[in-house]
Amino acid sequence: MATQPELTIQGWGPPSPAAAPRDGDLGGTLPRAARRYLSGELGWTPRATPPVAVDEIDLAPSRLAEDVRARLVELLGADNVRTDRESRLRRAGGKSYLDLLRRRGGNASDAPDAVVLPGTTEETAALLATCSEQGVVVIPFGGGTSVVGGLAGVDPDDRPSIAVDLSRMSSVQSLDVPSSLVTVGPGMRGPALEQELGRAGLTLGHLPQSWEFATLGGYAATRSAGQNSTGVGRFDELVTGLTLATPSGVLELGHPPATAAGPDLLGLALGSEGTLGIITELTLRVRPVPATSAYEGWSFRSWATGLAALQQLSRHDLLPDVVRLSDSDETRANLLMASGAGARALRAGLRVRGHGDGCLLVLGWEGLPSMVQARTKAAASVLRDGGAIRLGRTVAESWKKNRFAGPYLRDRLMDGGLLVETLETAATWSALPTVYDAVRRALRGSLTRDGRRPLLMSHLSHAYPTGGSLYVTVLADRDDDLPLQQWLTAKRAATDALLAAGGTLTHHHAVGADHRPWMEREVGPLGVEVLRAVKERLDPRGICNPGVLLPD
Ligand SMILES: Cc1cc2nc3c(=O)[nH]c(=O)nc-3n(C[C@H](O)[C@H](O)[C@H](O)COP(=O)(O)OP(=O)(O)OC[C@H]3O[C@@H](n4cnc5c(N)ncnc54)[C@H](O)[C@@H]3O)c2cc1C
Repeated sequence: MATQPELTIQGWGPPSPAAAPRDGDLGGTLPRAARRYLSGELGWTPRATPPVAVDEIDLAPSRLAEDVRARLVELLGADNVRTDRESRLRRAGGKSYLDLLRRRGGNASDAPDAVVLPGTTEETAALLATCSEQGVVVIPFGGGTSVVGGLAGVDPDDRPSIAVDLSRMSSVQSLDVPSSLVTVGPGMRGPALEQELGRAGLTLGHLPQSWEFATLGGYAATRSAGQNSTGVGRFDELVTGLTLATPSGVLELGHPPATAAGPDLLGLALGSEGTLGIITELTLRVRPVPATSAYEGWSFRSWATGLAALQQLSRHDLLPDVVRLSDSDETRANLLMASGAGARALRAGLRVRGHGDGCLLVLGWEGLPSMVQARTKAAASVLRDGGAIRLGRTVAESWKKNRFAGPYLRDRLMDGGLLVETLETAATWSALPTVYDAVRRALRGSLTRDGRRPLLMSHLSHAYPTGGSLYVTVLADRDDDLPLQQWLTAKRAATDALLAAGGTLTHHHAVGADHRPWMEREVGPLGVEVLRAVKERLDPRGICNPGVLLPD
């Protein structure tokens, strides 16, 4: 079992003195160039809004009945049934802006009544059967990085709840090198798995921004996508089999390499967000560590020409492994907020070439040198035909180096009185421009007030032959009186707009509690009934994460 650091309670990163409540000294935490740019852009006055001290967070007493606790101790051992304050606070909700606002403001009303840590599939199955019998809600807890309220759903019957922490099931169980298959526990995280696979010259290659803390079971339960997923595939494409423990028994799903035995039941477990049971084991497709990689930056005069060029790449089967096209707002913000002579020279160079308001494209190729060379060359000619100029490696390598830094910066921005959140969708190539315009219009309409306006930075990542995903980062001056309502209103407007324009409810963040009001619009009333019928069979007393995925 790998030892993995816990996430800090009120933000991102491992607990450390640096992550302790700060005094809001923005001068020391946010680069001056960034502060100046954001103040001008947003009409924001930087101000210190530090989180309350962790020991001031309000936590209600545990509601778990003593006899139930004793049954759980009998099943799992005393060390693995915890009701102490720290254990419960660490498993309260996930890491969305709304989660962080609550925790920073001293609210832990979504904390579980207890935390339990099963060590095997058998223990998990027995735990689920006991909880079903006793009417205790069960919320599987992987890395706790959900950004859609996946861990913060409300039980309509207000029963006691336990977080089932999967960190004791975090080792590699077997590695089948000839078949490129690895079988792992659900609580394992990416870095630990990559380290073990690396010894055999293999990699999984799933790299979401939450990679340092999210777990493999969480990826499967939410159908995650990583930064390389255009090349290696979404996480659900990497799962070839899994074990799902449910209150009604254990399901073994998936048969690599392939089967035609009826509909694919594995697909029911992928994206089930803990509503059907707990994933206790996964078999994943791995690949050789790439012999070489090449990352490079390109610039387009406009978002539209960038999208058109990506569409061409996809048509000719030339999509690289990493694709990330930033719109002009994201490109400008990144260039202006980066300090240093290199960034200044790049900005000046782009202005001279008529790309002063252009869109940055980062591409990455990985694999055998001859293949990388051939693919890079063929893609370059398509990009040049589409009006792109090549910027070289530095800008792309810099993106790669900093690609896990965003969540740490978010904490600093929140300290300074900002609303910082992201949202994502996917659309076909033909619908993408409309979806992009609609989301921006809705967010601008909702977040502009009293001379203050939001900064909306978008990029397309995860390109497919048929379309791509759109990811929007939203910054705005926070409404200190009604911060939750400010974002909830904007999010509602943006979701209505993107669905009306043809976008999907989510591309990789999943449904959770936050998106469930729109779930019926995505799958239809009959679709919801089918999902409910499956849940009813596997979880007849509705104890498995009842506040997420399925609408009321
Ligand atoms: C800063 C940041 C960046 C992010 N970047 C990305 C990104 O690039 N790509 C991406 O896809 N997502 C991203 N996310 C979202 C999040 O990391 C993913 O949804 C991830 O898959 C969640 O994994 P986890 O282990 O943290 O799961 P948790 O947050 O613990 O749980 C998520 C949901 O899955 C359920 N669950 C967890 N484990 C199991 C299990 N073993 N069995 C059954 N159900 C389970 C939980 O009950 C919950 O409903 C990001 C989040 C943050 C905070």
